[in-house]
Amino acid sequence: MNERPGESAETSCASAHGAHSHSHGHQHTHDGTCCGGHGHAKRPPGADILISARALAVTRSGRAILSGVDLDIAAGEIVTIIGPNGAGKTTLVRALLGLERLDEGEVQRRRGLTIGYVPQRFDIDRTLPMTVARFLALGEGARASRIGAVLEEVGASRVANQQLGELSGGELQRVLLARALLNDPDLLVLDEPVRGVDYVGEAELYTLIGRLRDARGLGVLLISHDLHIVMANSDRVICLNRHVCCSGVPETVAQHPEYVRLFGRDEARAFAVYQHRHDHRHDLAGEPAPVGTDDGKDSPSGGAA
Ligand SMILES: Nc1ncnc2c1ncn2[C@@H]1O[C@H](COP(=O)(O)OP(=O)(O)OP(=O)(O)O)[C@@H](O)[C@H]1O
Repeated sequence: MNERPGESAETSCASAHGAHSHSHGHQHTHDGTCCGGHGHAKRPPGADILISARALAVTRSGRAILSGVDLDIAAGEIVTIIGPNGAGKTTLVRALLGLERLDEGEVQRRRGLTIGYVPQRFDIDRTLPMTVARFLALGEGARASRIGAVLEEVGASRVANQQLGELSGGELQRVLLARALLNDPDLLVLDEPVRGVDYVGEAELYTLIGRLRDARGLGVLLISHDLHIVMANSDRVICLNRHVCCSGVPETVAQHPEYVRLFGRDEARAFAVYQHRHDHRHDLAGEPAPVGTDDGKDSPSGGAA
């Protein structure tokens, strides 16, 4: 379990933002890190692995949605999966949770593992009269005293008696997080937890996730479709575009040209970015293709992350 084949990375890296390539002048080590002075990702021997995937493949309607995906998440670490829309992030998480049929590969969970899952979409009927406390009481393990405690833990005590349909995006996310914590999970899985949350709310939410990890020793798996502030809050990042393109420790580089192009200079200043080296690119359909065989749009010196 100490080997992480998909993350061993000689390494095939691809941008989370699609068809471009670059070189960042450092090598990837065998433990899946990007080296060159920006940190380490190697876990101590005997790390408490919560969940492992090996060679996962999911095919739907004759199309490979995931192939050859390997992944481990240990207790106490925050792992973020990034990738463009349609990269298979949600499918991978659902596969890890046992909600998606595998065409190949296997998922191993630590014995007795409890997972708290906050799905990407949680459509509530805003006209449905239901308070937050009542909503949380519908869950397993939801004694009234626990409901108060988890709401406190996520900083949402004051909305306990508010109608679910009246909550802001950020408040709803905290309530969903509280619901996921009710069962005392070992692993917290959050699919795009900041969707619909503004920048300040987003930063607060990630700070909160970090605090929960510290206090509870949780493993956390996050999904993001961009290289946002989440990067600065992750121990390890996995770039997914139907396969694991690259993984390692996030590097804090606020002014990467491609990042600035994508998110604007002001935002880029505040955010961290992860750089890596490609030996392939992705075509417009997201399929991997060797660098240098296209129409020249994807030059290896592109400087994108
Ligand atoms: N049951 C299915 N049948 C056919 N195609 C599917 C099925 N489920 C997912 N897909 C396709 O698989 C691809 C990956 O979907 P997925 O939702 O996992 O991507 P994602 O990385 O989470 O995307 P986003 O960032 O947009 O949420 C998409 O192109 C989607 O249309």
